[in-house]
Amino acid sequence: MSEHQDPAPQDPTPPDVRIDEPSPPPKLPRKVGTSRVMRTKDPEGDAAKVAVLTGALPWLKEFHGNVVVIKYGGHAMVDDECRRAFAEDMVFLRTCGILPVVVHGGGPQITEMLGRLGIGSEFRGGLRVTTPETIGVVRMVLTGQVGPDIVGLINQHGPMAVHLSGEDGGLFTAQRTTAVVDGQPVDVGLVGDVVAVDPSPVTALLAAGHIPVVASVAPDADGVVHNVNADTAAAALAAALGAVKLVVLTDVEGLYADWPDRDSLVQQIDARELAELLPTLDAGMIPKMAACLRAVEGGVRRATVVDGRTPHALLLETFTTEGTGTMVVPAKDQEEGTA
Ligand SMILES: Nc1ncnc2c1ncn2[C@@H]1O[C@H](COP(=O)(O)OP(=O)(O)O)[C@@H](O)[C@H]1O
Ligand SMILES: CC(=O)N[C@@H](CCC(=O)OP(=O)(O)O)C(=O)O
Repeated sequence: MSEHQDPAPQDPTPPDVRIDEPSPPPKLPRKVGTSRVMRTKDPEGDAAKVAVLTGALPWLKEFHGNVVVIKYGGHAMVDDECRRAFAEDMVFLRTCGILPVVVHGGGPQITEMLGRLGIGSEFRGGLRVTTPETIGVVRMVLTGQVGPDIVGLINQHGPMAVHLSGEDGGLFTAQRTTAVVDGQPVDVGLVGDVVAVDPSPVTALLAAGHIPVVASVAPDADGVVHNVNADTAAAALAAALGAVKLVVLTDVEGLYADWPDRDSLVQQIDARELAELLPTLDAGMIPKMAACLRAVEGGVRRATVVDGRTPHALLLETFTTEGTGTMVVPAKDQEEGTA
C-alpha cells in the first residue's frame, strides 16, 4: 500500500451545492490564557512547531471552502477527553474556512437504552434488527440524546452547531433494505438505505456559518421512519454535497485486511481492491467500508477510517501528509471524474 497522497489540484463541489464564499464563523468569546508567557529558548522545539504549521498549509489550501463530512460513531463518543477533542476539531475546521458536516451514530447508546427498557439488541451483517418498537427508541436516542449532546459540546465554543435528522426538510429518503449474511439477503425489519438526498437543509446551514449535525433516521416515500446505519447515511450525504472528504471516526485504528491480525492494518486501499475485500469482512466493518466505497464511487475524493479513541486523530489525518488510519481512494482509472 502506498502512502497517503499529496493534495490533488483544487476541485470545487458541484454547482448546485457549492458554497462560494463561506460566511465567517461566529466570533468566539476571547479566552483567558491566550496571552504569551515567558519561556526559555528552544530552537529545536520551535523548528518542529514551524514544520507542523507550514506542513499544514497545502491541506488548508486544499480543503478551504470545501465540505468535509465526518461520521462520528457511537463507540468513539464514550471518552470525555475524546469528546472534547472532537468538538475542538470541528471548531478548528470551521474556523479555518473548511465546512464540516457531522453525521452521528449512537449504536451503543441505543443498545443501552433498549436494555434499560427490557428490549434486546440483535445485529445481522452489521445492521440492527429494527422492529416498530425499536425504531421509536432509535429515533428518541439519536434525535433526543446523542445529537443534542454533540451540539452542546461544540457550542461550548460558540453557537455554531445545529442538529437535524434525515426526516428534517426532506434531507433523506429511505428505502427498506436487507442485511447480507454469508452472501444471502436477510430481513432486518425497519432498516433503510438512503435512496435520495436533498442537501438544501444542510447547505443552508453551512451558508449561515453553522456546523450541521445529522442523525441517521429517515422516512421512506410513504413517510414510514427507518433506521439507517450512520456510515451509510454519511456516505450518501458526502456524495450529495460533493464533499472533498469523508472521515469515519470509530473505535479501531483502521481497516485490518486480516482481522484481528494487528500487523494487517491497511494504510491505503483503492476502490477496486476494497470491492474485492468487502465480502470477506466481519460484521461491524461491512457497512463502514461499504460506505467508504460508496462515497468514493460517488465522487468523494478520499474516505478515511480513523481511530476516534485518539484525541485529535481527525486533525492529524486532515493536516499531515502521513495521515493516520485507512484511506480509501478511487482506483487509478476512476480518478479522473472524481471530485
Ligand atoms: N477487518 C476489520 N478491521 C477493523 N475492525 C474490524 C474488522 N472486522 C471487524 N472489526 C470490528 O469492527 C468494529 C468497528 O465497527 P462498529 O463497532 O460498528 O463501529 P462504530 O460504532 O464506530 O460504527 C471494530 O471495533 C472491530 O471490532
Ligand atoms: C441499521 C443500524 O444498524 N442502525 C444503527 C444506527 C446508529 C449507528 O449507526 O451507530 P454507530 O455509528 O455508533 O454504529 C443502529 O441502530 O445501531
